[in-house]
Amino acid sequence: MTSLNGYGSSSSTVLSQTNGVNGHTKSPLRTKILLLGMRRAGKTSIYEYVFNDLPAKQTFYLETTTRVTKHHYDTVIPLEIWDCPGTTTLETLETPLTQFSTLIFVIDIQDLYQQPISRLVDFVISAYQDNPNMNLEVFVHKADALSEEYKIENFRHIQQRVSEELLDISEEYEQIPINFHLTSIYDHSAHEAFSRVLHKLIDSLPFLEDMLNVFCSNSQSSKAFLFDTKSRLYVATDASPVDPPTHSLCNNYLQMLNSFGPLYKSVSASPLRQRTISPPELTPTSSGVTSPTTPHSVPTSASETPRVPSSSLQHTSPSSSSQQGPSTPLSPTQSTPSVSSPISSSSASSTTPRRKSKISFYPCASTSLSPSASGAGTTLTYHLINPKLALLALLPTSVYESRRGLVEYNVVFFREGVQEICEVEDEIRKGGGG
Ligand SMILES: Nc1nc2c(ncn2[C@@H]2O[C@H](COP(=O)(O)OP(=O)(O)OP(=O)(O)O)[C@@H](O)[C@H]2O)c(=O)[nH]1
Repeated sequence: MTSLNGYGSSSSTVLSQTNGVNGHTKSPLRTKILLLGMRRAGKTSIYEYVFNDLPAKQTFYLETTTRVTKHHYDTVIPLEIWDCPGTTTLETLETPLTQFSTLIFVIDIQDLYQQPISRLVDFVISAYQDNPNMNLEVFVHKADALSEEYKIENFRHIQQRVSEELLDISEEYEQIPINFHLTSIYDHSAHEAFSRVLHKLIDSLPFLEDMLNVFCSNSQSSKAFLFDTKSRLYVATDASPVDPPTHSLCNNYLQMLNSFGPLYKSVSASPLRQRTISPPELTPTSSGVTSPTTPHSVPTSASETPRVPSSSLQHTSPSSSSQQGPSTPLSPTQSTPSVSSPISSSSASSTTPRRKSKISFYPCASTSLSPSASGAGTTLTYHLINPKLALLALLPTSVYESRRGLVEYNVVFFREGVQEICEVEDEIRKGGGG
């Protein structure tokens, strides 16, 4: 696995920390994001839709924001998102821009642009002077409200106007890097844009991406995303380009699993299992449609592949010399007689030597996207990685059906790596490292 040496030491991210009430409990260092824009631009809608899964149509009933609202959200990194009233200016913000890692300015694509663009330019110049490392993002929002042609035209027009206004003030300002995103809460563009914003804030991103690349090449996966399960933002993906239909497909599948998860919670499950299980256990039926199964269902015939019980993965104490099993992920083309069938919980535990004793439950699911008798289609797989993150990957159905054990085996390594990164991230944020 990639070395974590030096990780966290070169952070350009601005962090804030507040001590607990009694001064003993340290809350984690939070990365602050400033959400700005004119009245009714859609700031609160974006926040509620992305982070609280508020249905797009219900944003119609949101009340006007009258004072700065600070929202905490914990994913790979802990975030603090400041939703500001539409009237907020540099003078009324009352907090220096140096406190923030990212500024997101929301512009309604249908709005008269003069006022929002002047406000944006004020913030951009001030951010550039006070905090040149700040990420400057513009969401040209409500893209759904215009036809394809007008949408692109207006999007370009806004970018051009911002650049001209900056140039009018000084040639130096024209070079300020600003990222523009076309967004809407009526498709997955808001999720995609916010994911891209998040990537710039995660110091461990290169490590996560490396692990996804290794997973893809060893499992013959054409695309893999590491999603934050609740917000459905992808915190990392492999090196292949993200195409919006694939992203939407994964996003919809995750949403479906999230909404069905609570229905399948077992009353008899142990408290530990209840805490970590969220989505249902699903396996593809012969028709290619997913259906729930019991977590530890036993195959009824030799030809039926059992569900891989990574769910009962047990992390064992470190460095026992008696531990068995290969120490690196494997590619489906490698000859691996010891893992050619799906690995059992006991063999999974023997491949996880680094962690302290800890039992967790990791549901997985899959669905066949284009069922075909010859197994030539694609399968979308889901594996919970930790209580907050899930791996979604596209695999050739033939690989998934014939080498499922090997895929699961690689997931175990991927999970180990991600959990280790998250632990390091936690330690740094809580003041134990960096
Ligand atoms: N068509 C469309 N409407 C949207 C979209 N996002 C938000 N809206 C609507 O825009 C209106 C204003 O949204 P808010 O989220 O309250 O806007 P705000 O920027 O927080 O407004 P203030 O609190 O006044 O600053 C609501 O009626 C939303 O339903 C979108 O992507 N497309």
